[in-house]
Amino acid sequence: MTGRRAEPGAVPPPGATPNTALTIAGSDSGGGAGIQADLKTFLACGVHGMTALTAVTVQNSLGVTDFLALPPSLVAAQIRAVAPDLGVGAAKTGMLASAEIVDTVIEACGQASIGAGRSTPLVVDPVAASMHGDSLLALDALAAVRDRLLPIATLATPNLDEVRLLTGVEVTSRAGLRKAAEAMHELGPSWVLIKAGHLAEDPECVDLLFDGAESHELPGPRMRTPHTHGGGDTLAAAVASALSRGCSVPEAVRFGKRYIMRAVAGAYPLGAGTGPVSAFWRVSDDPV
Ligand SMILES: Nc1ncnc2c1ncn2[C@@H]1O[C@H](COP(=O)(O)OP(=O)(O)OP(=O)(O)O)[C@@H](O)[C@H]1O
Ligand SMILES: Cc1ncc(COP(=O)(O)O)c(N)n1
Repeated sequence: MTGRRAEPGAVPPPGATPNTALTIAGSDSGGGAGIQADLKTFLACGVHGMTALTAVTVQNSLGVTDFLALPPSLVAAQIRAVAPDLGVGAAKTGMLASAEIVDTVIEACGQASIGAGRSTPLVVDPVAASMHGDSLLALDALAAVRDRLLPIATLATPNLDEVRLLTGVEVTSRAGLRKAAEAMHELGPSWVLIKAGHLAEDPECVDLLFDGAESHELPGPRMRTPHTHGGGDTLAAAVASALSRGCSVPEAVRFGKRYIMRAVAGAYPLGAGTGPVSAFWRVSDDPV
């Protein structure tokens, strides 16, 4: 980890080397999710973002119509290129596409000392499908994520669909979040953040952080917007940004929750379908 700043989110002074974060994820041609969301979030959080691209998706506000997974060796090479040279303060995974990519990423993370109990914390967002239901992960890759990737995660950030796919636990109300967190924690991550965005009937959006013993609620209002594309990526990237600056997991998750609430509050319509959460709220309106 490179240095520590008390205020996660502060812009680094001109010329100062910022903290760094790496996203290992797919590209969203529509710019709302995937590495595009992650890079916007890293910038907005004052962190230098780096990417290991796993797949190219053909995607817009209506969904994903196609994708091409990159060769696993190329994914690993990207991680190996940036880790020793630029330094990785924190890493996050998103769309990993195939079991081969999952296993190669695990190996490359080990070599780069990325993962729970190692020098660089790892946030695993176990992305299985887009918000429109399009698959972003091969069926056999789900087992690789569950059995081999989650055990090296510092923090796992599943949504409720991913909880069901990975553990079989069905959550239909806020009361079920703790059981989901316990089932997810049994899969091996040090911390679990269960995202409650899909509990549409709940007037609030209360995510749950769990370390295997204690759970902490992350409260927030549920905003009346359909435009939440990229919300999960944005939250995980904001958490990774705070981790890269030396925050503890609870501090980083609280920062991430504050960040995503502002991003959802500013979400905007774009295209005929679902618009993205916003990174603009962090952009200065000083004229160039
Ligand atoms: N309408 C909303 N109002 C406020 N916060 C929301 C809303 N929808 C989602 N969130 C928050 O956004 C974050 C992402 O939650 P969600 O459960 O939607 O994850 P996700 O399904 O992985 O996201 P996505 O698929 O949209 O990228 C969580 O912190 C959640 O509480
Ligand atoms: C490349 C990529 N990564 C992740 C998502 C998930 O985001 P969402 O659930 O908002 O569709 C996505 N659609 N595309």
